[in-house]
Amino acid sequence: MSSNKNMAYEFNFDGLVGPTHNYAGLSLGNVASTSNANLVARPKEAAKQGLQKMKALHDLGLKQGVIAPMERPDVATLRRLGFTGTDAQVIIKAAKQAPKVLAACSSASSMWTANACTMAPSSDTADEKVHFTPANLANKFHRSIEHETTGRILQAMFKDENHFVHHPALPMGDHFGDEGAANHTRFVDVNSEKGYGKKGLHFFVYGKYAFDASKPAPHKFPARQTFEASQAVARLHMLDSDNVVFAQQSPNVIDKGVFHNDVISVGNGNVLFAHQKAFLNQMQVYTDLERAFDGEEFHVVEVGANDVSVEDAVKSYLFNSQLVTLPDGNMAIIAPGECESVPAVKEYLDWLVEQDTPIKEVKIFDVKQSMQNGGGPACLRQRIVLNETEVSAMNQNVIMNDDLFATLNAWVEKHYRDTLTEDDLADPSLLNESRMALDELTKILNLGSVYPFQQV
Ligand SMILES: NCCC[C@H](NC(=O)CCC(=O)O)C(=O)O
Repeated sequence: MSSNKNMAYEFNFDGLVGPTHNYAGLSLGNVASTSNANLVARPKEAAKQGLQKMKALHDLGLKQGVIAPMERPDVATLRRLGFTGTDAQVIIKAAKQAPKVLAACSSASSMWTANACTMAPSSDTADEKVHFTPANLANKFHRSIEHETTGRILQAMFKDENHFVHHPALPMGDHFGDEGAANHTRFVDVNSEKGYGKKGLHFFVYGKYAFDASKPAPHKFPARQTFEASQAVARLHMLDSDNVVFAQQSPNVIDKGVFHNDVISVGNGNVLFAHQKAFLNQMQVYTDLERAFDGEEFHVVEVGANDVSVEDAVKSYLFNSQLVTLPDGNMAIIAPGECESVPAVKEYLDWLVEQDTPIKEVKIFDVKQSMQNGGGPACLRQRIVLNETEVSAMNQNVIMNDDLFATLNAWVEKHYRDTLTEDDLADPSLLNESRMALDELTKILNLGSVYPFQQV
């Protein structure tokens, strides 16, 4: 039944930062989030920093797309929590009675689209369709309210049922805590004829076992992803078990602030770039990957703890870089500006590009507004592999190009505030501003009515 499978590409779909971007200290275990609580946020600057990164990757010749943000404050959730009256009254009451709950319902956290879902390309699935499972993000209340709208947005982007399968998020609760692609990497021999369209190897990393208390787990901070959740996603996506490797993150590094695997390792093509302390049974993980990888050579570029400490990795977000294959076949690291200000990391990167590895270049981006909430370049993107037929079948308005970049910049300029504090969240006009912006955005991106306020 396989149609003539054509060339496939890896897209980076970045989250557009929403108009309510703020610092509310909502994520225990995420050091930047808790230590920058109450900082004055700059939503307009945040959204523009994100757009600059998208445009730059597009200019490098990479495929780039954009994912729309959520409607925030989330009035529907506030109503479920007992706040009543008009939408404005709901916000005013919540601000007075439960300001922290209002802040949680106002977070622009959907910008980190690495956590939006896990996807599997049609080359890897038994039914030869592209599969998506939105992440339930069960561990953090402010993120657990994202998945329904995320699912609607993904369906509005990838509608054609002949090619795209959309699963609901896994059941809520700690046992099936799922954080999406922040804990999932697909390796593939990009030098093969089919490029990203060759059958790939799915690497699922979890923080703990939910149904086996005898297994090691972190003590101080939560493990957000469970083994059972990763297994469920692999099942839903109909992956061949020969093409799947599961690995447990080191509980010690979770306790040092590594709340997702993409804070301590990143992979692309035939390369795993990882810190020496990333995994439990690290050597076994390398052996499993090397054995399961279908291709000429699998490279592990390991960063020693003596060169870069776990603390410096968390501070700089070295591993939250994007590792991309440029059109000339070389790989580049798309790193956050903070990598330049942590001396050990800067020194390491200067040294790395001189070595005989596939990684030849480092490109630095300023995403500081997102970084201050614990989101680096890799958190801001969801990787989606599509062949040419699937690219033609998807919503074309979400693909980045010079026109869309200009349109979205003007849209941000028109609708976003320069600054936002937690106190500003009590202002009901923020909701109206946000809805007006999103209503316009759904037209720009041709999404239809994906937001609750558009469905009444
Ligand atoms: N992949 C990066 C995710 C960062 C995100 N931060 C936040 O939600 C912080 C929001 C705040 O504290 O205002 C998180 O921890 O899930």
